[in-house]
Amino acid sequence: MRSDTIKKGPDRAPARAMLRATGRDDAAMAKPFVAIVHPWSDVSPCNFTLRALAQHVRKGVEANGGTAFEFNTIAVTDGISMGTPGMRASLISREWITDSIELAVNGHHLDAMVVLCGCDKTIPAAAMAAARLNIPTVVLYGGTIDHGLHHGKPITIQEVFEAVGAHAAGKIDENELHAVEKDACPGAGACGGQFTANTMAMILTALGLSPLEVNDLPALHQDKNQAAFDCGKLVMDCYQRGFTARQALTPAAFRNAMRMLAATAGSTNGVLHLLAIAHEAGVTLDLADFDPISASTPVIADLKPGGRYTAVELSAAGGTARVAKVLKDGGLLEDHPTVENASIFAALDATELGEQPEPVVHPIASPVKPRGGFAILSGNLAPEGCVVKLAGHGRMRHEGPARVFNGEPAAFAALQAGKIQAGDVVVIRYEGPAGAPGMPEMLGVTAALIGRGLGSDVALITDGRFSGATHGLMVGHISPEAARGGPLGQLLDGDTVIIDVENRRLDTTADLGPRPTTPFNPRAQSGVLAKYARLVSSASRGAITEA
Ligand SMILES: CC(C)(O)[C@@H](O)C(=O)O
Repeated sequence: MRSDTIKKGPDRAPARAMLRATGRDDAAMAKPFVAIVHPWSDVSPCNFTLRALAQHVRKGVEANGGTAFEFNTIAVTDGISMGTPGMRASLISREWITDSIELAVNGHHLDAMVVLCGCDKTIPAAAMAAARLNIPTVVLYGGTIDHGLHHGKPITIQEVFEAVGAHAAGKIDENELHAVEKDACPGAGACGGQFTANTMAMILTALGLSPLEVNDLPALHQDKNQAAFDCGKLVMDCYQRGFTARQALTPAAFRNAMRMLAATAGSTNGVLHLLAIAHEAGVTLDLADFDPISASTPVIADLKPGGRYTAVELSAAGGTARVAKVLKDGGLLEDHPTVENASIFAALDATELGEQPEPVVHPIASPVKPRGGFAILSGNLAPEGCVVKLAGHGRMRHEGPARVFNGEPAAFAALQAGKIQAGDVVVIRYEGPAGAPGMPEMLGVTAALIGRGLGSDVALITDGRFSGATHGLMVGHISPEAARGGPLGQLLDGDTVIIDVENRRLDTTADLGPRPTTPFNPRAQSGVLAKYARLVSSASRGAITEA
């Protein structure tokens, strides 16, 4: 056992003395030590249930021969930080959560772990830690929030962000904005569309780090506690089999995860996070690898932000298993081992799915959209590539004058003041991993564009990133970023920008060659943001941090 390093032999008496003080006796110390890690926080509805859920995992571990040790890590809640300087902390937290898990698990030589996760960055961090530590690991997602009901219609946090734009444009009054705010989030759970958390939870299952079906259970579902117990049991089974995280994290698993991302028109953050997880797992994955997969995968799930349904309806319709089965039957999925089964195909075959109450998942033959929910572009504005979101619209080309903003707040203020016109290309730069720093999501701006009614006429390009709730013709992750000398820094107001999805190009007709870059002063001089700005890589590499 790894944990023998801290607990076996005469020299380890001091460590054992300390463990006894926490209630572990000789019998407990003879068993494998299993970490139960969770980012519980009552700032965040996404993580609100995790501490209680962890107790069920603990029971599952202890009933199956393990000694459980619980510790917590942090979370930054995007939906709360959005549009403020606090949003810079979000992506950064992914690295720090991963590192904190590594430090606590390795610091105590623990043998296996169950990681619970909820809000966006806690999910890739769980997978990154699993890949980095390569010990037997099961990851359990706390689950989606239920949708709210507003005037009898299901709504999510997406509609609140869009209502802000509608309110600024005078389309709704303050009372209506307040009513949307009150109706949108009825209880605990992570944001309810195929936004980042639900996208990443599905990716965990596709990667084989979570068993089928558990992540789809909404946060307040009656079966969630049993699922948590079962995950505790499962990690002991993985431990007995010697099944470690990297045995699940094969190249085929990553290809499946990219398919599921494309097939559900999920969050473009999935691209960033898969690159980072692959890096930790030692699997070669490049930004360019995503494009052919998305191009050859139809969107088969009719989910918000582009579609009609939320994760609650998807769960009732069979969830990830149904999406995976349709892809498998269409020859678009590959077999690989998972935490629960030597073959994900066998696990899918063993899963009974009834009729869908609502037509959330379509057959391959009549998809929601013939191609996947994103594409990878490059061009003279993005020599190292970028990601365009294709959820919920059919726009494949836009040509228009640049409206350049050195940061998100200036763009948001111009939009709310009615200064963005149909046809414009909103350019938001110096919001990349190093520039912002922390590559914030731009949901405030993208949702306000939709709410204002400009969603079909304006395009947006940025070296920042998008929320899972963003839809419309939005291009993010532009690499290299402006703060690291990327050509976005040379654009001027009025330059023509061309987004050409068919040809996978993002260009300007302006002659950038002789032009200087607009001067940029690093925003963070000290603390964690400054440290991160020095260490972080390009978005085209998943914004991983390197020593
Ligand atoms: C919806 C939020 C808050 O923007 C985020 O959770 C995401 O999906 O990226």
